[in-house]
Amino acid sequence: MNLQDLSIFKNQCLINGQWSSHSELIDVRNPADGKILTQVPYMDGIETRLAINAANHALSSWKSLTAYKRAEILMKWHDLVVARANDLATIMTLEQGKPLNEAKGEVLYAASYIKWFAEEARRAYGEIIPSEDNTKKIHVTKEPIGVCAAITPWNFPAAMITRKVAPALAAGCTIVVKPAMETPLTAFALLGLAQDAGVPDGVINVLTGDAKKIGAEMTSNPIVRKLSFTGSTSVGAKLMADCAPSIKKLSLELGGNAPFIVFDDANLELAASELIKSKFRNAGQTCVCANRIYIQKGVYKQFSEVFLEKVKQLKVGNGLEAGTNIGPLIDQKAVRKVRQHIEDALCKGASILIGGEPHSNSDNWFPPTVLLNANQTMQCANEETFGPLAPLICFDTIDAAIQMANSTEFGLAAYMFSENHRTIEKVSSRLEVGMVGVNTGIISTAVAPFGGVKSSGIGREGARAGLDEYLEIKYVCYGMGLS
Ligand SMILES: NC(=O)c1ccc[n+]([C@@H]2O[C@H](COP(=O)([O-])OP(=O)(O)OC[C@H]3O[C@@H](n4cnc5c(N)ncnc54)[C@H](O)[C@@H]3O)[C@@H](O)[C@H]2O)c1
Ligand SMILES: O=C[C@H](O)CS(=O)(=O)O
Repeated sequence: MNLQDLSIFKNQCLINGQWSSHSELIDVRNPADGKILTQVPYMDGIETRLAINAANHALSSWKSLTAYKRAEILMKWHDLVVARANDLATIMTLEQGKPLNEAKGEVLYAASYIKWFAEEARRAYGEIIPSEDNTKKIHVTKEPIGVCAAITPWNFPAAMITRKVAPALAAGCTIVVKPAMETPLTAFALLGLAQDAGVPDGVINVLTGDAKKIGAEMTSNPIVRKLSFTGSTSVGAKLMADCAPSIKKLSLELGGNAPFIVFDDANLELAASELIKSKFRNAGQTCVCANRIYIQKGVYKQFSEVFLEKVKQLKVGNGLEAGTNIGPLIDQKAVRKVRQHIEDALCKGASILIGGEPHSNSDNWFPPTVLLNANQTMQCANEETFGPLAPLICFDTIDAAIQMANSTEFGLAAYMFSENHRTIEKVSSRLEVGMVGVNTGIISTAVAPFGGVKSSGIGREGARAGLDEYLEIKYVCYGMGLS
């Protein structure tokens, strides 16, 4: 592995400050060539319980630090992540496949969550409320919820971790993290830097292994008071049910299926450029990427032509190679899903404008593909494709566009392009989603509340809201004796 400092590379789990292996190991492969990068521990419920106990043991002293001290340690972590961004990006591209410039961007995005919550740590304000009875004083404070658990996906292996760990630590909580088996090395490297920054033993624990057994311990152990999950809706629903008996606080960042709506009065050059960014970031393996593209009939042909010229410029290749825009998908299962959505669409009347055929039948690349004459009956309009597929669907009226956009179970992100402020106001207010991009295809930032509605999840990450996810409100009523 071509790293500037090999010490950042770790392939062991972190429990109570100790990096440890296991009798069972599992391969970590490079999706670009299938080669084994290393092996990591395949742990289960037993080690998960040890990690939860370590987090519980570390809780009292961590939450007793002042918010300023916690913030100071978080900022040291932030500075180390930024200083090692190139090595972290290399590790991420090797295990996840995204182009190096995207990986570097994600590392800096991940670091921005650490900085944001280092600052927010000092603003966990309570309040004193005027009492209706002068024998009472009403004080409200915010306290850390306690031991937390986090389960994260492979598509953004750095940002999805700091979006949970940073607010948890800022609030005074401790945490046990289970990253995806496809991308554990980014997690180990990132959280190893937290240890270097002075995060005490047991405050952060990270383990890899049997997802079901690790998840079963996290959801059933009463010491865990909060679960934060990012991943598919189906897994999120199961974890939610498994947390019910112990009444845990939940954050669920789940699946998406973003509509991308281009109206007749849109700036077509802008809309096409923003669609390239939204659709093909991480080869389309992004929860907020444009999944279905609705174009008003007056500009359908013209927009398709403008968009096609931009798609032709995209370079498919190894993420480590300069100039690569689209790396490999994570695995063959992902490739099969894209092919399935294309075949289904062709059977239902769509045609291929560009792409359509996988790079080969053995590797994980898939070329950027655009479909003409797509419609609402197709799988690609109702399911998350999670690949470089852009189905172009024609619509007539504003109301028709809103109805189609709201027609799926998902409600994470949506995008609309119009130069008419009445259209913008009407459509953005009626879209059933947690986040709307108006005349932009990139909306993700640590300062804004990230999250969705319906089957896309519960709660928000980032912004002020992100800290509240790790805090509990305590109301203290002071009796002042007889009036
Ligand atoms: N809303 C968001 O912010 C957001 C961000 C990124 C990804 N996602 C979603 O995640 C999905 C893609 O990621 P994925 O394929 O890794 O999702 P996934 O649900 O298959 O896996 C996510 C995590 O859950 C773990 N997991 C799987 N089954 C489990 C179980 N039974 N018990 C405990 N843990 C279990 C996995 O090991 C992984 O760590 C997409 O649907 C995407 O939209 C959402
Ligand atoms: O997959 C969706 C993640 O949330 C990535 S990002 O926050 O949109 O960059």
